Amino acid sequence: MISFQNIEKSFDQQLVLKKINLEIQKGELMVLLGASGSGKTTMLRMINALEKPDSGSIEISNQNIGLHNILDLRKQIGYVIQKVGLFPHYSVYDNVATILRLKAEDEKSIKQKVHQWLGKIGMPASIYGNKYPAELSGGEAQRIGLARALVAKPKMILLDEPFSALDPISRVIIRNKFRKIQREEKLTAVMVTHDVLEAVSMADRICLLANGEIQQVGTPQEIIFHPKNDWVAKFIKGDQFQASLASVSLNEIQKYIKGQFFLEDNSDNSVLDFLQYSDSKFHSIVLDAFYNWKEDKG
Ligand SMILES: Nc1ncnc2c1ncn2[C@@H]1O[C@H](COP(=O)(O)OP(=O)(O)OP(=O)(O)O)[C@@H](O)[C@H]1O
Repeated sequence: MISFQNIEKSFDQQLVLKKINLEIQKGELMVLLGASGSGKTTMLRMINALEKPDSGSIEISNQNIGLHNILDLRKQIGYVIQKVGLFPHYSVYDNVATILRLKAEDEKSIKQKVHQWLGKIGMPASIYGNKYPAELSGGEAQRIGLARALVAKPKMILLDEPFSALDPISRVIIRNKFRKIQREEKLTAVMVTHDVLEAVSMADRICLLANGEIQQVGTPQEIIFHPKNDWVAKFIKGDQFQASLASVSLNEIQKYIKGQFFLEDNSDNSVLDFLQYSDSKFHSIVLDAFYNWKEDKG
């Protein structure tokens, strides 16, 4: 669906992407993961032609991006960034309707679609439709941003740290909502994050970048259990992962572990011991399972 072929890119003498080759399949959620400055956003922005490679080519649906009409291409691609960019003087309804109106759809079909998508993201039009962005929480605004990107039925969606400014609970709720919709719609999605936990709990596959080079591409399980090199192993186990762990509510993890594992002593302390004496590989499995469990519970 999306193919990076020998992509190189420099900004002012700085080589930011080095011979990048990556295939993103139709309907998969590929996460671009890496530390700050590793080139993730630059790669993402190449997909909707906001950045041009110096050499190499990008193909979308087997056609070189240069041969696509850029405006038509962008109409097929939803783009969600950390700062949602809702129009402040438009109501929630009008924000979500914007792209459909640009496509000159009739108001009856617009109404049906806007209501459908506000419902899907858990913000019914009857309650939220007439509100303005300033009246929404960060998490609600982010969900409206998603609905606005999805209502036009894009073939692909690009997400750049879309959930990172949210509190941990909203983040988990929105991640799960998005993942469910992305699977149902069989949407090809590319998401940038530096949060290992977010990557392992959401991705079909992860592309791990360091200094503009791909270190490994694989499923979360492959990356956790079969790191290709020391750098990958360190990144997965290291500070990045511990920082991600810290963002999850301990209470929620405790509840989950108590429900799933039969600990001899059912106190919070035994849960803490349990986590403390297990290694980070184990944490990730527990947390992965935790998110699935939370998603099943709705
Ligand atoms: N327009 C630009 N002009 C000059 N340098 C740039 C430009 N865009 C990106 N860079 C540089 O390219 C490198 C990679 O940037 P990029 O935004 O792709 O990294 P990233 O992995 O997404 O980082 P972060 O997680 O901090 O957003 C950085 O060193 C950045 O300073």
